[in-house]
Amino acid sequence: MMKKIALVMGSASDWPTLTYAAELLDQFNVPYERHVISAHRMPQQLQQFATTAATNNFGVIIAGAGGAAHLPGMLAANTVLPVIGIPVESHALHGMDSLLSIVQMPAGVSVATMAIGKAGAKNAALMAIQMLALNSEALTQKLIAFRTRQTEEAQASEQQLQ
Ligand SMILES: Nc1c(C(=O)O)ncn1[C@@H]1O[C@H](COP(=O)(O)O)[C@@H](O)[C@H]1O
Repeated sequence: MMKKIALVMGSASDWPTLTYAAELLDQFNVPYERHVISAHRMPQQLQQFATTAATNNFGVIIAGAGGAAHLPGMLAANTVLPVIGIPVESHALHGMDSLLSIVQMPAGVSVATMAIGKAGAKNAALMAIQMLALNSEALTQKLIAFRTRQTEEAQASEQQLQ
């Protein structure tokens, strides 16, 4: 059975960003669950979720949070599943706070940090799919088809300018 992906966000207000990850997971038909779990506001639930994620058949955790974004790091601290962090674009500091608080992990606990906002959310999903594709030829073929389509669309847009 294919492993699930966890889409975890610090607040429901992160959903407009995380939805771009969900769209791609839908497109690739990869199973996922959405959860609002905040390291700050729900510390016990966070620990419970992360420590049981592997036995609950999750393969990868995608975590999006804004501001003082401790969520991805705290999830990673409580599991050895790969954690991919999405810095959500905050109002006050435009996501620089989110980015720096996710990316600067101390050595020993790893979070794969994506770009701020929409592009980061899309690439988080693609990276998670690439991880699952290591054990799935069908998923590998879908990734190759996705890249081919993307190239064709870029070429078509180039031709429209001529
Ligand atoms: N960074 C975190 C954490 C955490 O890291 O545990 N929990 C919530 N948040 C973030 O706070 C921002 C504002 O949240 P509200 O809109 O709920 O006030 C969100 O971007 C969320 O990810």
